[in-house]
Amino acid sequence: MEGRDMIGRARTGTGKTLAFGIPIMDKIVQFNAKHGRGRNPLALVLAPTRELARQVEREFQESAPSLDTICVYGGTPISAQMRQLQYGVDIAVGTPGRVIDLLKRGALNLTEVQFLVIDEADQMLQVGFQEDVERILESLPKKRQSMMFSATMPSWIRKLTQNYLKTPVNIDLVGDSDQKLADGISLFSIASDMHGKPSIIGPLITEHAKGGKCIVFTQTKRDADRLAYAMAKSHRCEALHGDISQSQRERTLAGFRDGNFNILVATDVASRGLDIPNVDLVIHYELPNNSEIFVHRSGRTGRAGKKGAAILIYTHDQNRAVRFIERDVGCKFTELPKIAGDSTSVDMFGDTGFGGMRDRRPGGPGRSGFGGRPGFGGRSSGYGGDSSRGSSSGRFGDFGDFGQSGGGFGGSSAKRSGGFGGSDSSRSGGFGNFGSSRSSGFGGDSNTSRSGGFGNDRSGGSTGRRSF
Ligand SMILES: Nc1ncnc2c1ncn2[C@@H]1O[C@H](COP(=O)(O)OP(=O)(O)OP(=O)(O)O)[C@@H](O)[C@H]1O
Repeated sequence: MEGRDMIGRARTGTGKTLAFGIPIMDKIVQFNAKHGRGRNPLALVLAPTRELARQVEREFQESAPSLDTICVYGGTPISAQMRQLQYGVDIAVGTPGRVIDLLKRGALNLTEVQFLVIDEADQMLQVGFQEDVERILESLPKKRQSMMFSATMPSWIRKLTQNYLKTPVNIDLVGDSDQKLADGISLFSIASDMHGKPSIIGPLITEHAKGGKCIVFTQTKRDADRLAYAMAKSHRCEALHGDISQSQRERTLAGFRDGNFNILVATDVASRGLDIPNVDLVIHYELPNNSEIFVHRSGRTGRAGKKGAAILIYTHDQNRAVRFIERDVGCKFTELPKIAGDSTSVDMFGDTGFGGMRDRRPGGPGRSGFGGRPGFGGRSSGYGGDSSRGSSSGRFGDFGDFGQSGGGFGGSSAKRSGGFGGSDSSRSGGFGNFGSSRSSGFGGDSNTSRSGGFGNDRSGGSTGRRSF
C-alpha cells in the first residue's frame, strides 16, 4: 500500500492474488480518475502458466469491471491480443514468452508500467524463466513498484530477488519453523509398488474424495494421458498437460471447474496457483520433484479456509524422500493401510502399458530419483541433485466457490476484507486478513513478526520452465 517493493509469502489458497490485486486496482482507478485513461498498461502481472495467468486476469476483471485488462499467453492467436492492446488496457497479465513476443512486435508498450507483480516468483526466477523475466524487466521504467509472491520461497530465491527489488519489505506469513502447508490439509501417505499404483487410485478416490473433486498429479505427460485413459473406463476423468492444445486445456479446466467431471489427472502444469472450488483431494501419484512442488500441488485443496486431503503414494525405496518432505515442509503423514490390489483395476490399467513405467519412475534408472541417490537435503539442490541453482537436474530427483463475494471494485475502497467465509483457522496466515489470529495480513502491519527466513535452506530444487 505504501508503494514499496515487496516479497510476499503466504500459504496456498490464502488470497495472495487479491492481496496484490486490490491495492493495484485501487491505485489505477485513482490514477485514471486524475489523469484520464491511457493506452499502455499501468500494471503488469507475470505468471508461469497460461491457466494461472487467465485466472489472475479473471480475478482482476471481476473485481474491477471498470478497468480494462488483457491476458496475453501463448497457444492462442496473437493478432487478437495485438488488437486489444491497440484499444488500450490498464492491466496486462501474461506468461513471459508471449509478453516478449508482443514486445518484439512493438504491440506491447511497458514504459508506463507503475506496478509489476511476479506471481509464483520462486518458479519465475529459476533457470528457463529468469532470462525471459529479465528481458521483460529491461522494458519497464526504473521507477515502479515491484512485488513478488509465492507460497514457497527458498532462501536462494529470496537472495536473488534482491537483484530485482529496491529495499523490499518482506512479508512472510509462513515463518521458518512452522509447517508450510495450508492449515486445512490433512496429509496421508500410502506405500505401493509401481505396478500396484493404478489399482489403488480408485479406492483412494472413493474413500477420500467423498464425491468431491480430485486432482491426481503425475510426473510425465505420458503418464497423465495413460492414467486418465485407464481411469476413464470407470470414472469421469480427463488429463491436463502441456502437450494438449490450449483450447482443449481451457475446455478441460472449465469442465473440471464446472463439475462436468470430477477427476483431473495432471502434470505439474496444474500444481501452482490454480484456484478450483471444491477440490477435496489431491493425490501425488508420483513424488513431486521437490518439496516446494509438494506444497503447491497439495495446496490445490484446502483453500480459503476449507478442508481437504492430500495423499502421497510412494514406493518403498522412496521412504527417505517421504521423510525429507516431512522435515522440509514441517508436516506429518498419516500412513494409510495397504490396499490390496484389485484385480479388476489392475487389469484395467494393465492394458495401458503402465507396467512399463518403471524406467520413468522417480528414482528409476537414469534419473536422480527422489530417494534414488542419497544426500538430499542440506544445501543440495533437491534430493540427490547437483548443487547448481535451478538446474533441471537438481531436483528431488527427477525427482468453495467463494465466488467474488460480489461488489466489484469500481471505487477506491475494497469491499472484500470481511472474513474468509468464517475460516476457523487459528494460524492460516492469510493475506486477506481472514480468520487468522496470527496473520499480519496484507495491508495490516507489514512489519510482520514472523518474517525472517523463507523456509528451507536448500538451494535450487526445481526447474523453472519445465515442459509439463
Ligand atoms: N477476503 C476474502 N474473502 C473471501 N474469499 C477470498 C478472500 N480473499 C481471497 N479469497 C478467495 O480465496 C481463494 C484463494 O485465493 P488465491 O487464489 O489468491 O490464493 P493464493 O494465496 O494465491 O494461493 P496459491 O499460493 O495457491 O496461488 C480465491 O478463490 C479467492 O477469490
